[in-house]
Amino acid sequence: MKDTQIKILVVEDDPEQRQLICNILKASEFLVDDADCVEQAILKTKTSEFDVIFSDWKLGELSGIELLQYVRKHCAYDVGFIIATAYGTINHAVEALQKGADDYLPKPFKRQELLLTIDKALKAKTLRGENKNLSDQLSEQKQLVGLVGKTPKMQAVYQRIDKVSSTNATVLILGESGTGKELAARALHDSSARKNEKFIAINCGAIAESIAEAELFGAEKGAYTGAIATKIGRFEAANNGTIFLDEIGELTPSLQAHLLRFLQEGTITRLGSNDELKLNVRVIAATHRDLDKEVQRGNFREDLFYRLNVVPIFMPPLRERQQDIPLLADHFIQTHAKQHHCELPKLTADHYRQLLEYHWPGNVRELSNRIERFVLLSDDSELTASATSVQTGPTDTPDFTLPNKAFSWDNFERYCLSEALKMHQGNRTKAAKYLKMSYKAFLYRLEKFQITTD
Ligand SMILES: Nc1ncnc2c1ncn2[C@@H]1O[C@H](COP(=O)(O)OP(=O)(O)OP(=O)(O)O)[C@@H](O)[C@H]1O
Repeated sequence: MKDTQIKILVVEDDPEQRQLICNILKASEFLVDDADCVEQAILKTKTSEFDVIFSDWKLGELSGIELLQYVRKHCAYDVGFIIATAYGTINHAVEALQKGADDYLPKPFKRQELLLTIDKALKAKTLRGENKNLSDQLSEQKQLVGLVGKTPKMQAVYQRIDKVSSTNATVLILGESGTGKELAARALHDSSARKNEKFIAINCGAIAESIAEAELFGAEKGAYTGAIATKIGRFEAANNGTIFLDEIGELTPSLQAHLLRFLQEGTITRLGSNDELKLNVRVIAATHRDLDKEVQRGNFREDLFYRLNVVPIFMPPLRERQQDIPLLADHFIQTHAKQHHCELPKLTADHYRQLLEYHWPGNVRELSNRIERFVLLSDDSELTASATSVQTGPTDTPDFTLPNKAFSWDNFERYCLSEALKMHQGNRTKAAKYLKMSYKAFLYRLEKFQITTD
C-alpha cells in the first residue's frame, strides 16, 4: 500500500472499458471509484474528495467537458483532470486543455500511458497548490505594510503600489480625507529599494508661508533674519529616500515653481545660495482635492500637475468598499485594545450590521476613531447609535461654512466643547446633550483636551 493513497474517479459509460481502467489503477495501488455518467460523477465529487478525475469525452447526452467545467467552477477542492478523447479528435483535446484539463489521452491507450498521464495530472495539481500558497503568502505580506482591505478596489491599489515600488516614478495619491493616502505612501516607500532610507512626510497646508521655502529647500546662514546657522531643508534631509507631500493642492505658486524645478532637474537651491544641489529623492504627493479642477481654476500649475501625475493611485472611499468594513473594524479593535491595554470588546452581529449601514464620510480615519472610543468607553453609542444619528440627515448639521484657509480640527473641537459648556453654565450633562453626544463621550473629550469646568 502507498503511504497516503491517491484517490481517482473514473468516469466512463462503457462498463467494460470502465472495469478495465479501474483494474489497471487498482493494480497500481490507487484508491478507485467510478461513475457511468456526468450526473453521478458530480454527486460523487460532492461526497468524496478525489485527487484526479479521469473522464471519457463522450458520456451519453453530455460530455466530459461539462464535467470538467462543473468541477473547475464549483468543486470545493482542487482536482487533477484528464479527458480521454477518441483517436483523431485533436480539436477535443485542445478544447479540454483550454477549459482547464491537466492532460488528455487519445484512445486506445496502453497501461503505461494511462499511468503516465495520471502522474502528470497529480504533478499539475501539486504545482497549483504551491502557487496558491505562494500568492496567499504574498497577499498576507501586502497586509503587513499596514493597509487592511481585500476588496477588488484595494487589490487594485496593492497592484499599483507593487508595480511602481521598483521604479523611481513620481506618484500622485488621490482620494478623500481619511482614505489612507499617507499609509499608502508609506507602504510604497516600504516596498521600494529606498525602504531603509528616510521617509519624510510634510503637510503642505500646515507650514506657514513665511518659512515654507526654507523648511522645504533649506537656507544658508543669514539668508533671513533669525537664520543663525545653515538650515537643511526637508528635501535634502530625505536624500536617497522618499518625500511625501500631503495636501499638495495647498502649495503656494512660488513653492510650486521650486517643486517643478526639482522634478525636472533633480536639483534644489537653498535660500540665500546660488549653488545647485543635486538630490536623489522620490516624490509622492497626495491630495483630497480635484487637482484637475484646481488647474482649470488657475490655482495649480498645469505643468506641475502633469509632472506629478505620472502614476496616479486612487484610494477608494470606505463606502465604496463596504466588504472591508468588518475586516477593518476587527483590525482596529485589536490595535486600539493593545494600544490602551484594554480588554478586547466583542462586536456583535448587530454592531457589524450598523457599521455596514453607515456611509462613513470620514472614511477609515472615522472608523478607527469610533472604534477607539468604543474600546475606551465600552459604550455602544460611540460605535453605532451616534454613527446612525449622524446619518439622520443634513438638517441636523449646523449652518456654517468652512473657512478657505486650513484650520486645526483639534482647536475647533476644543472650541466647540468649551462654547457648549459656557452656553450651559458649565453643566456637562446639558452640554453633552446639546452636542448630541453621550455623557461618557463628552467626558472623554473634555479629558482629551484637558478642559476643566471649574
Ligand atoms: N486600509 C487601511 N488599513 C488600515 N488602516 C488604515 C487604512 N486606511 C487608513 N487607515 C488609517 O486611517 C487613518 C487615516 O489614514 P491616512 O492618514 O493615511 O489618510 P489620508 O487619506 O492621508 O487622510 P488626509 O487626507 O486627511 O491626510 C490612519 O490612522 C490610518 O492608519
